[in-house]
Amino acid sequence: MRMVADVIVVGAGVVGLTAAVRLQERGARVTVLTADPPERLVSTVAAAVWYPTHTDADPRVLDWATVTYQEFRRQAGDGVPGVLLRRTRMLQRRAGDGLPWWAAAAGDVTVRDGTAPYARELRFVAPLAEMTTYLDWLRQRVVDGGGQVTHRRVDRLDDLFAEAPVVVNAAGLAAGALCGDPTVLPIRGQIVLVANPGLDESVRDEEHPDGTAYVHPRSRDVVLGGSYQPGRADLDPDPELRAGILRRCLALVPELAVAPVLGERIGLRPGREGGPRVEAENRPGGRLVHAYGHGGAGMTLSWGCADEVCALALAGR
Ligand SMILES: Cc1cc2nc3c(=O)[nH]c(=O)nc-3n(C[C@H](O)[C@H](O)[C@H](O)COP(=O)(O)OP(=O)(O)OC[C@H]3O[C@@H](n4cnc5c(N)ncnc54)[C@H](O)[C@@H]3O)c2cc1C
Repeated sequence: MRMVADVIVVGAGVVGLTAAVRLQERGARVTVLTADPPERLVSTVAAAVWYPTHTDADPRVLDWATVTYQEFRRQAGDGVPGVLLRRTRMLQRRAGDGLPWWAAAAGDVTVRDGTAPYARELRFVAPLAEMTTYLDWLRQRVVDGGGQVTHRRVDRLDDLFAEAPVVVNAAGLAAGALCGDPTVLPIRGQIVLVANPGLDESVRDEEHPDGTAYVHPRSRDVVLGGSYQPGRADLDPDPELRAGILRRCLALVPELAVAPVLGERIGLRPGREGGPRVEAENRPGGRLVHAYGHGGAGMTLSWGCADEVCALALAGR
């Protein structure tokens, strides 16, 4: 069969599409395959606020987070659809020594004294992506760059070497089964959407004893969260979780009391023991580049990982 692409990217979530865009910028002919329509992806469910949730203080993660932070700030300045910047107050119950490891990636982070029960608060600007709009924009970029985004389920990654010499495994939660990695696991998340009563500042309490609490105003609604449930894979709304999210978020931002509830969303984060896997593997038919296991930080690490995927995929070209 004639090779019609230089690279096939399996996955049209935020990880696959950002990689596809970077590959095209380097001159590669790219085809993206997706088993699911956009509305079914966890990338669409995501609150999609820059913050390296549940990631380790690993230099690679810091590097990916830094590159992504800078890219989203640039895109916000350029008016890319769906990209917003939010002043953020991160409330901390314990006054640590100095700034957390990820602060080096987040531009200007300042510390203020907190009011009980908070010991202090960190203030910084966080990019946020309204993912329905943003994923549309990414898909369009791939198409405008001469690529294709095709609805097709892949059973075996190695079969794709008949169509392209390089394959990127960006299949999210399904990536582990596709390449035999048993350490991939679902991490269930539930969020509540309410009308925006005029808020423009994000507030988060990652150390709340009843579960994380975050309030992220978008252009038309506000995302309230959250839940982080490793190993739980059902997509049924959990009324107890929803009540807890509303209770914690209203305590954080009392103005939300008048905001009508618009709905809720549930998604399965693609978790992985040891964190994201971004590495290349030489297979008998070609080069396989893995890019999966981003857990609760796929948006936060996306552009940094995309650069690395691109370098691995095109090495030696
Ligand atoms: C409630 C919630 C809130 C979140 N908030 C944030 C946040 O604030 N910040 C942040 O950074 N992250 C957040 N996340 C995490 C984020 O959603 C994920 O890390 C990210 O979306 C993972 O992207 P992905 O591209 O790897 O996976 P996905 O979006 O799942 O995309 C996987 C792609 O692979 C395709 N695929 C799978 N199997 C096959 C196959 N066999 N053949 C072909 N295609 C296949 C799918 O169809 C899809 O196109 C949140 C998640 C949840 C659930």
